[in-house]
Amino acid sequence: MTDHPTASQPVPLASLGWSDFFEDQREPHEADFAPMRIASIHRSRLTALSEAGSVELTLGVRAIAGDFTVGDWILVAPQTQTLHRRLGRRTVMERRTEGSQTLQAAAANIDTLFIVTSCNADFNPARLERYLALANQGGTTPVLLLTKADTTDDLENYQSQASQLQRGLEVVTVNPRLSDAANRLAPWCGTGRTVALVGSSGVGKSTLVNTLAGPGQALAQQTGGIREHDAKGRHTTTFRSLHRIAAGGWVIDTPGMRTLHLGGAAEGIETLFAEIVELAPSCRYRDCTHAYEPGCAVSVAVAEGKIEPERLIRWRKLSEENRNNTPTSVGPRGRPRVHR
Ligand SMILES: Nc1nc2c(ncn2[C@@H]2O[C@H](COP(=O)(O)OP(=O)(O)OP(=O)(O)O)[C@@H](O)[C@H]2O)c(=O)[nH]1
Ligand SMILES: [Zn+2]
Repeated sequence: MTDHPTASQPVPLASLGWSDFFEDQREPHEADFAPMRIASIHRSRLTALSEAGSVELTLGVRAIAGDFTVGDWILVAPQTQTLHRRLGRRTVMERRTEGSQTLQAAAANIDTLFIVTSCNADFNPARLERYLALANQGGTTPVLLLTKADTTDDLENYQSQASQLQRGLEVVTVNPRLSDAANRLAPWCGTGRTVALVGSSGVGKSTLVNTLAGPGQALAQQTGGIREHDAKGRHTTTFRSLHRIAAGGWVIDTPGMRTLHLGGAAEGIETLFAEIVELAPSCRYRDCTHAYEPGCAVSVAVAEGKIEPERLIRWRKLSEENRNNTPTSVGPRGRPRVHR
């Protein structure tokens, strides 16, 4: 198996991403259980990384595969090597499955979401905003990566459009084919840090994963991947797993995140459109939709050229979609929905 080239070597928990956030969740009687991090899941079989190296586990009969995802921390009984329980997530990337209101965890405990787009027709503000809302909602810091800068004469325009997508958003121009990409992304890839990549097909994600892994670490992208057909009938890699990267961190490739349906992401959308949300209290009506109402502070900002009209339209569309796909304000057990 070439899936996890370095995973069989012992690694300190901290370098796997373990922190006080997880340590604090351990009950006294769980002191003997070994913390492990899920590296891959295939149906009921999972691979986990522990201090002792890589371990193959089977989900018990009572465990539901959907409760676990790549990046999760679990406690494992030392003698029997059986899964005891999953620890609460620090961050989670959740997407809605098509035609349903249920949210599905695609990856957990990610520090940074690299949103990858190319400097060509792939650059689509509305889609990038969806990814941003998703990152914000899950507690993950988004960083926008611009690829294929070598194929455009208009790099500055892409860079400026990208940095306007969200206040304070870091935008990094990288060529995934050059080893320099790893240096540029090093601030987010150090020991114990976890990143994930999202973006359309062909923007350079696989190339970037291989570059981050470093020389001699050709990853499972081609070898271990399961090839499936996507909606457009193309072959895509759907293998999702945690890979060690040269800078000491971990990268999760999340192929399933290409088509993205939002739900339950109101706060993430508020962070994304902060400049609109902040003006709302100055509107005359408390429930102003910023569409036609008199005394609307947002409309004034648009008229003054401070907010692009398209941006306001995208805010409205995304907010509406999210509302339609958010079942109620109450979670499954009658508790308010909180993100763990
Ligand atoms: N010129 C140029 N080519 C690039 C750049 N980034 C990626 N490519 C090329 O674009 C092609 C697609 O890259 P991939 O890494 O396969 O893209 P992907 O996002 O993983 O695509 P899927 O596996 O379909 O999701 C490859 O031939 C890369 O070498 C770049 O910055 N400049
Ligand atoms: Zn208004």
